[in-house]
Amino acid sequence: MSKILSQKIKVALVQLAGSTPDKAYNLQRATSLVEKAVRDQPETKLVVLPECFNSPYAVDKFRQYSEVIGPEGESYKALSQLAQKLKIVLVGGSIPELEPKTNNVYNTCMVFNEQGKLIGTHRKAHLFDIDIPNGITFKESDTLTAGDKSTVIQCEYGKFGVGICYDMRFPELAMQAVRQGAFAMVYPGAFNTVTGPLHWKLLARARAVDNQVYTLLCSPARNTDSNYHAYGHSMVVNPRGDVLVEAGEGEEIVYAELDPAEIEQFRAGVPITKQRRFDIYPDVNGTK
Ligand SMILES: NC(=O)CC(=O)C(=O)O
Repeated sequence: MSKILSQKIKVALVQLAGSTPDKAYNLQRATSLVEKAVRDQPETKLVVLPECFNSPYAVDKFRQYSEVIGPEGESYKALSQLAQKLKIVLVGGSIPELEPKTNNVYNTCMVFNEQGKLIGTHRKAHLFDIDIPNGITFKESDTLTAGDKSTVIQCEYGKFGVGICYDMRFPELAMQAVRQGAFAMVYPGAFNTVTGPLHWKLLARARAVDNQVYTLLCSPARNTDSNYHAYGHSMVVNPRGDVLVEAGEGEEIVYAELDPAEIEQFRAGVPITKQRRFDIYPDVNGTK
């Protein structure tokens, strides 16, 4: 049986102090921290950046900062070159994407491989439209369009699913990626100081445990000068639900090792992946 993760891999989450109004600064900062991540731990194979790392996380700013995705795009170029130079898989957080045919703006993650090739994109599928009295109101759908597909990326080490932030609240997205053979769910995200303490870790552990995979959540660092205060606490959770590493609130790089044996052993001991009863929950579209 082939392994869903071909070897142990070291991953790095770059909890960046980007997302400022200065896009050039954000890109330059992202570049230097991704370089630092690999310089400090040269065996790192996969690096993750946060949601909206090169623009403010603000509904009225997404269009202004948006880019067409393609080799001419500023962020595309920077991330592609970085992945190629450092020989890493780079999950490029997310950027506001302008789709020129429709003029729609999406919140989109680009993923590059070790050759600098774009190997997949994910458009945030569940937009962050919430209203918590005395807490936080945010309505991405005022200016963003939701993506219309789930995303599984094939890289050198196997497959992983990608969701963006609010997407992690939807177990179905993770579940179907894992049923396609994903070894991890990777979520660039930007929870805030209201919802972060409530649900960030809970959801990271829940998605890991209900699918017996790794979850990787990468947040921006908290910046109290901005209108949106990101929670921070980037983390990696293993298939048993243990938090392997957790950042604080400031700018930080955290690392973890993903081990195929952890997935296999835990799945062998608690074999829920083979025990599902799609016959009694027919509204779930089971493939196994
Ligand atoms: N920012 C998001 O998309 C999601 C979030 O903050 C939350 O779900 O809480």
